[in-house]
Amino acid sequence: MTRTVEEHQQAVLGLLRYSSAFADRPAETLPLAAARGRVLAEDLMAPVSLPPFDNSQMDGYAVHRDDLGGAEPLRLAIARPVPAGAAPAALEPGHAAPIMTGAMIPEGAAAVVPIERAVPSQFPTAAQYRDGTQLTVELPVVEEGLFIRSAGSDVAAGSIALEAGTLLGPAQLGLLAACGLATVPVRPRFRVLLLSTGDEVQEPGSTLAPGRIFDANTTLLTTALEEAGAEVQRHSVVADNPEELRAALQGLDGAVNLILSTGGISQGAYEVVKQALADSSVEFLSVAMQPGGPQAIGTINGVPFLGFPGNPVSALVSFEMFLRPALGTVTGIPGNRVCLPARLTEDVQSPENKHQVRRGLYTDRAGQGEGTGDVELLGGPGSHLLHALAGSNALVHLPVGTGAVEAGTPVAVWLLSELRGGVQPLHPSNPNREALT
Ligand SMILES: Nc1nc2c(c(=O)[nH]1)N[C@H]1C(S)=C(S)[C@@H](COP(=O)(O)OP(=O)(O)OC[C@H]3O[C@@H](n4cnc5c(N)ncnc54)[C@H](O)[C@@H]3O)O[C@H]1N2
Ligand code: MOO
Repeated sequence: MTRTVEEHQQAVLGLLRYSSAFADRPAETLPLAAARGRVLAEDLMAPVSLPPFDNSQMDGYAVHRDDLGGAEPLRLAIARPVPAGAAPAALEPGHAAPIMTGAMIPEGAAAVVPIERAVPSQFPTAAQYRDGTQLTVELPVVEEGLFIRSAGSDVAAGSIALEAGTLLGPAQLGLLAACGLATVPVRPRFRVLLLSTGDEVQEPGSTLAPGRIFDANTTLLTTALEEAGAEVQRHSVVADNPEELRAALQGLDGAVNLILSTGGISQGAYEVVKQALADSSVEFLSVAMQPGGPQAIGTINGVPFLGFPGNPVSALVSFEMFLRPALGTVTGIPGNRVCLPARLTEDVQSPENKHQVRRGLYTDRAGQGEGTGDVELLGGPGSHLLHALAGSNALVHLPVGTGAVEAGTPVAVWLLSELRGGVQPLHPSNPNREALT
């Protein structure tokens, strides 16, 4: 049986959506700092307003409402200063209170004049206050409300601070902390049991025996899954022994939301996954994609199961094409890569009947006045070329029907990382350019 990429994407999404006990698992409550990258389980109301009280946006003088309508300049008696954190006394008309950024606006005050606009433009010293003489200050007349951050102007108490389903990053967690919350209810992590298979596959850190290779897939997929927000239970490498694999899959119902294996699913004489699951509902099929053609999909005792091919590049491409987007839909953690057009730097030949996914280095030319970036292919199409994958920052899509493509042709690329090293050039039309330079 052969499927298109799109058909298998739908099948994987359907598998995670409908066969998984994930949606039924209860929310967890975590301390805020432990909740980065998690998804909010319920709407959260702001228990306090932000700001909680009217406060000053500037270091300056708080001026009484009755003094704002007069003629310039105002000559006002200096009242006791109001530091941030204090509960100030009411301000009398004819007085100006030195007030610091973030300090509570005294009752009666209706505007803040920044210290730079006052004469003198420095606050009185402690010694001047001790002197006992009445100090005065000259201020311009300003409009009511100037430099006052009113209570609730960011968020009002009782309104929704964050909606269920929000991905929690630094800004969202900072907001909850500002609201006085110490913990947050989050959706559970999607749990994956990961098994690499093959007699030849050996744990890294040991001495390599003849004919054997180190296990790349467990580390590659553990980190890919964790990056996508899943929780991974790593199994030790399973030998090409169907009994051993069946034993590893016993009694898992409910404990994991997905079983994911690599290797043992194609046409060889020792295909352990295929043999162990021969009498199950798991299907072994071919997707019109390269790499990642051989795929397995089904359930084992009601638990969703995916079998990826053993070649490491095939395993990662399978993850990116099928599992990452489906996980994103099911968990609410965005799973789609940024997709951009990019010009190929060389001629390429792709099998017309397959969606080829090459690996490459994308260079953004936008900062140099060009609209489209370039992509240089790294390594060939071979699915063992892990070193070339490790040097790549993009997957390059050559869909079914592509065939020969000339250098300079735009193709779709998925960025594997949105973070770039070095200094981000400012786009010439960036309105912040002036402010930043
Ligand atoms: N006669 C055919 N042979 C093959 C076909 C085919 O259609 N007909 N398909 C090829 C393709 S395409 C792929 S992809 C592989 C998939 O094979 P399996 O999923 O059965 O995987 P294995 O044979 O177990 O391993 C393939 C390859 O990957 C290496 N490997 C396996 N596990 C790991 C690991 N954990 N870390 C690093 N490398 C691993 C393994 O040693 C093999 O070299 O089948 C082709 N053959
Ligand atoms: O489909 Mo395999 O993944 O080409 O090497």
